[in-house]
Amino acid sequence: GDISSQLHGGYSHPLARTWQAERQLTKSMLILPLFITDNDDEETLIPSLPGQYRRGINKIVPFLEPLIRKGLRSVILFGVPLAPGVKDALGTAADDPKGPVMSTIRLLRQRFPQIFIVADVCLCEYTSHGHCGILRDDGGLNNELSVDRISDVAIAYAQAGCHCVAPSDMNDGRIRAIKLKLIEAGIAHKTVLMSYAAKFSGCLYGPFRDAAGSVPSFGDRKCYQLPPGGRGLARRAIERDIAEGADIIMVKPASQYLDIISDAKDIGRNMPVAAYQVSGEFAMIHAGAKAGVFDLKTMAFEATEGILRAGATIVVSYFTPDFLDWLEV
Ligand SMILES: NCC[C@H](CC(=O)O)[C@@H](CN)CCC(=O)O
Ligand SMILES: [Zn+2]
Repeated sequence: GDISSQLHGGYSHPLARTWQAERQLTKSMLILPLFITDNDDEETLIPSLPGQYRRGINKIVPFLEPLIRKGLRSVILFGVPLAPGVKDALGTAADDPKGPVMSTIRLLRQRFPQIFIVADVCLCEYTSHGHCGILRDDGGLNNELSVDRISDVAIAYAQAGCHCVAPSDMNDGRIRAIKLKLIEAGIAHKTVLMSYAAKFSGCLYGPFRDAAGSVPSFGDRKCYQLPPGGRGLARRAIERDIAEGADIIMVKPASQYLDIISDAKDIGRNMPVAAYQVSGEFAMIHAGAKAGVFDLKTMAFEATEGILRAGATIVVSYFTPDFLDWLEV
């Protein structure tokens, strides 16, 4: 055919194929989720999340030390209070200074000063009803009370020393409230505000909810997480959160929402876009590999390559410990 039809030459060598990718996965792009419980010496495997554990604070340092030597740069903390009677309607335990998240923030700052600490901010792990906020009498979220409480929790985590707060609640206006309170507290200049801006309701969070004990006691999250078909709604939520002061936009889940990641990069072209490869995505890849559908490592890379191709340069992934072994840099 004529010369313009010839593409094969351009990717005829492994390096030339690597060059076709705009972004390469590196260790510094990865954030490892950690589940921290209030039983200090616990280290319990989470059956639905292969290779992932719920750990007490005394098990965190020995677990992280080798990963940091391999190049781990960042963790995102999820508190899992198991002590009886801790959970209440307001999620009071969320910002308990002696609670698992704030204790771990202080420990990591002291023990591993080079690690970038992200604190997930939500109430679902601390509320008796398991929803991501404070409820109205009719069972829906009271947006005003939820935003006020969640922004208070974010400030408490930032003042405990986390480098980044990441509200995963999906209440309207929480980004603006957190930014204003960070400014009032005089710590806005040293706290990254990462918004779970486009977070969709769906079936991919099951293993996480097992791990975190954060299953809603009634109903679901369909009135505050986005409907899976809502591409325009996601664009509006991303635009809103950027306007309210988000420094990083996150899309979640990832592989089933690559168009949303692409939209986020299009709208937030001047800022980093993160994607959360959620528990269901991780468990699905493991299940597929176990069923012999594909090789685990190959699929982990292919899934993550798609997330990067769509525009993400930060990936929250349970594969992080594996990638630290699989990647050179
Ligand atoms: N704050 C909500 C937590 C939410 C799951 C849920 O909707 O219950 C995610 C954590 N930010 C789940 C993450 C995952 O499934 O890996
Ligand atoms: Zn929540």
